Amino acid sequence: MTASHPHPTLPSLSSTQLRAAHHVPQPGYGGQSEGTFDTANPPYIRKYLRTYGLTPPRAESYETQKARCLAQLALKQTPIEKYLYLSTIRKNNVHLFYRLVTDHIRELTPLIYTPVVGEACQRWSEIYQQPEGMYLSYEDKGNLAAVIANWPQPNVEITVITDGSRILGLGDLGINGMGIPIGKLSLYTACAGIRPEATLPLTLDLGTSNKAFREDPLYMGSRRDKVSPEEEQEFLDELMAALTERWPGIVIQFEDFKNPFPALERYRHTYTSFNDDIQGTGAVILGGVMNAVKRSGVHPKDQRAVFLGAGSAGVGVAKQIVDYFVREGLTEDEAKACFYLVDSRGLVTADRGDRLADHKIYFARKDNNGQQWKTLDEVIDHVKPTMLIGLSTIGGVFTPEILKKMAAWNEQPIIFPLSNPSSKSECDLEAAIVNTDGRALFASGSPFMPVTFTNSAGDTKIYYGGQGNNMYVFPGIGLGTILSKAVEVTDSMIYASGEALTKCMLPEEIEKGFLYPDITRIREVSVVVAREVIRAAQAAKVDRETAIRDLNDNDLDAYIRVRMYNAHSEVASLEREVGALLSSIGRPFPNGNGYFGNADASDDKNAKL
Ligand SMILES: NC(=O)C1=CN([C@@H]2O[C@H](COP(=O)(O)OP(=O)(O)OC[C@H]3O[C@@H](n4cnc5c(N)ncnc54)[C@H](O)[C@@H]3O)[C@@H](O)[C@H]2O)C=CC1
Ligand SMILES: CC(=O)C(=O)O
Ligand SMILES: [Mg+2]
Repeated sequence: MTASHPHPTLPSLSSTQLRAAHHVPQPGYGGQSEGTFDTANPPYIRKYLRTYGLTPPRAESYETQKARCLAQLALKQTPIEKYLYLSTIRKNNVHLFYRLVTDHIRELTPLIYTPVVGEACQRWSEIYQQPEGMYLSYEDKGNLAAVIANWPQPNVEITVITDGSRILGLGDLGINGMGIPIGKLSLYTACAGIRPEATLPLTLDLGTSNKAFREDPLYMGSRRDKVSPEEEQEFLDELMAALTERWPGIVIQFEDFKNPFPALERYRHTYTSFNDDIQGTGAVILGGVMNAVKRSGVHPKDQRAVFLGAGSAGVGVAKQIVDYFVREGLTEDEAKACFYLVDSRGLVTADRGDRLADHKIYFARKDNNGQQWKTLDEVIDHVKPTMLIGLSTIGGVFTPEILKKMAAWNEQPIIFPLSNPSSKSECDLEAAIVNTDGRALFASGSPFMPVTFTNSAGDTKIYYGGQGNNMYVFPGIGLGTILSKAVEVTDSMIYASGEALTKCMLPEEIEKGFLYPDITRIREVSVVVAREVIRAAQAAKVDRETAIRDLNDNDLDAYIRVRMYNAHSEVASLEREVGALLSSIGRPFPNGNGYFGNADASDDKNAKL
């Protein structure tokens, strides 16, 4: 007899495995196949999952799978081909994808995240192959809960939402921005062990100001111009309520909105939400700047920071560093006075003559005696900064001349070109090193290859740039928020996430001049970030997970680690679970002919087929 379903009285499997067992097609993202078609599954698992015969016969080791994938990846000619290949693995064999990404984080992150995700977004409607994530349109307003009900995964813990209106430094890409939520959530899983099926990439189709896309027959979003801010707010009000109703406790991350300040203020105390570009970037650069300031030997009171770019990221970062300077003993006014923000019209001053956006007012200078500085060159000659931060979307704007001046004024100038993707970086690592005689303390938003350089004293060294990218903190912020069940993400939790990075540095990393921990240690870093975020949530009394309040740090770290998804243990845990289940009904393994027939208990688990 061949049962068509697992016996109804079987002990229950996890929802993931039950879905796999029932072979439900999942039009969702990541974890869609949930290991169902993993070529590492031994025959008895395949029979249990009813996928026996649907994949090539041999049950492979991970090493074999990896060798094939890396060989195929190497054959792909362009970054986009590599991006698409990896997306297909994520879709068809999610655990294998995360095994590869965690093992090769340095090599694969640039392909699934910045810089390649930038090109993927620019060409999303052209290269589209498969559903991964959810799209909600303005036309769905009034019915968002019903559309959200279509998402097949029952236990979503975190979502990343974009409206596509400012994707990296590439402008308004409309629904093509979907690559960003998918990429960010892949890092949530790879770097912080949020289960793939607990993530929801969400892109809002609220129109686009991108005329070329609106006229492109292949563009897959609505053809309307971007809705008004008021219309967007009404839409978001409904969305936030609908998401939280379906998944109470869900953490909501806003990403790459053109003007995200109103939504952050509106929702931050009502929903468990944060803005990655303002807060995540603020925190990650806080960590790098703390390390850089320490290394420069220049006390915060003597720092002068010029920021090119006074948008979400620029203002978010500057505010975090003000907090740091205040903790170092400066008054808030003294700390604020260290910052010179420059936007497309020049130095932001209170009397510049244009109406300043609300978020710029805090940093508008009042000590300019009516004088205005229009260009970056003018501003830096006026300020003679110790620190030059780029969040402007203007590639190459930190010219060799500017870098040389920074080197002339400072023993160790802090140079952080943070715009993404690489083409928008205000300078690259090589320019920063060559033009400062190797003295720059450098971090960039997208990664650069190390540079070998011989300085004027004749010393040859390999220089490593730090990656000042919010990917170092948002995974840990999300994980800490989920595990503490925080009702809101407080400023103190954000600050703690950035400060945590300074606690993660190893002596050998400091010795090599790193400003951030080695990226290959990102999962360990995320444990520390999550722990500090949880501690801050507890101190702020916004946590609801009372059971972990009394744990010491070691026990809390262990608590975090054990809850992190680890792709490497998924196949083994599925084997254990199915094996135990079959043993419990006296059928250790299904027989060779079918699924749960008259199994011979002596069948070898790799039974002849
Ligand atoms: N490294 C990281 O982790 C992150 C990097 N970013 C990058 O930062 C950049 C900016 O992002 P947002 O602040 O969210 O964008 P935004 O649109 O809010 O701000 C851009 C700012 O740059 C200024 N700007 C534009 N053209 C300029 C010019 N020619 N000269 C001087 N200033 C100019 C604008 O006036 C505005 O103040 C993007 O490239 C983004 O990829 C953003 C978040 C995180
Ligand atoms: C890294 C990031 O969030 C951005 O460039 O927008
Ligand atoms: Mg962003």
